[in-house]
Amino acid sequence: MHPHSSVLILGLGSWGQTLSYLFRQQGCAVRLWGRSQGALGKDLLDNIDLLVSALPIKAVRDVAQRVAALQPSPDVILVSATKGLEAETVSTAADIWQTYCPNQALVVLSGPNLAAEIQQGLPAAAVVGGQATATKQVQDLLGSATFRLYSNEDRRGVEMGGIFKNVIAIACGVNDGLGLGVNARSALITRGLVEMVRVGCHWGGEAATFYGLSGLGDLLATCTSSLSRNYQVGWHLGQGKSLPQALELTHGTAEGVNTALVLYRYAQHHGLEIPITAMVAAVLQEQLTPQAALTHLLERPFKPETTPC
Ligand SMILES: NC(=O)C1=CN([C@@H]2O[C@H](COP(=O)(O)OP(=O)(O)OC[C@H]3O[C@@H](n4cnc5c(N)ncnc54)[C@H](OP(=O)(O)O)[C@@H]3O)[C@@H](O)[C@H]2O)C=CC1
Ligand SMILES: O=C(CO)COP(=O)(O)O
Repeated sequence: MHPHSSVLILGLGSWGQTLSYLFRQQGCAVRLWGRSQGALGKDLLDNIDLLVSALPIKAVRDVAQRVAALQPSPDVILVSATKGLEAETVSTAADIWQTYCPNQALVVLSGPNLAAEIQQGLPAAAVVGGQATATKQVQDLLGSATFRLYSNEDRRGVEMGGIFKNVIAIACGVNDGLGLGVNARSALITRGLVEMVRVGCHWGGEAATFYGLSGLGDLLATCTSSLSRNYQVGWHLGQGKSLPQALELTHGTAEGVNTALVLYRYAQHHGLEIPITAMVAAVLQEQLTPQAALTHLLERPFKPETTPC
């Protein structure tokens, strides 16, 4: 228990609420801020140990600027739990926080963490990515027998795993919405992991990280569970819905929708082959039907099974 530790959580969505539940279980004093509460006041930052961002990527830059203006103590550790890419700048959430709050120790939290299961008290594991002293402090504060936390110094890889898996979750949702079965879905997960490693290493992550909780672990959770919003979007597309209809039917943030387009453009620019992501991007832009995209993937030339990096 940590009765003297204080945590400020930014974002009142399903992940912010769930992290609040986990920190409170650990005995931390938790303050929550969401945009519905108005301006972020300086008093919210007083005497906190951790500042946890559970915002969707589209909100991070604006909030990070506001936090920076309030000049948090350099002792406060920043924890970014966002799994998305900013479309305009191709930045991750950690990139953005680093820009505005360069004096804070910064870690990312990622892994197979479907909020609804955690809120039921079911066990889960995750990884804290960042420099060793800060990750250890977060492990000690948030880790428990039901929320097992690993550390990993490869912050970039941990963050990229959580970002990339959302795109493959959409592909698997499409697969299941079309009724194509478990074999095809397993192939998408496995080949999706290859794409993640290829792009993630190019982005500065380490290959081994993608075989851990934030890469393979989160792929397995979100590519196989209808609790995942990204999977749900894909499933509705596979069922013949348009993207606006699929988004309307899905409650909450599905970061993979923008991420797929950003990653596709990034890979094209750098000459990286990511065919599943390319097909997800084509379906999201209504350039191909889900069925045509699947057919396109299956008709690619045969090739050796290689592992990048
Ligand atoms: N849910 C999950 O299982 C997990 C989610 N994540 C990641 O956490 C992040 C947040 O996801 P999640 O909580 O599920 O999302 P939700 O859709 O549940 O909630 C999003 C929250 O962000 C707020 N918000 C939206 N735009 C802004 C803005 N411009 N400024 C301030 N706040 C804003 C919304 O406020 P309002 O209510 O006013 O619209 C809402 O409270 C995502 O990157 C997601 O990938 C990571 C792990 C697990
Ligand atoms: O990241 C998540 C679980 O680890 C949540 O997935 P969705 O955003 O697809 O719901």
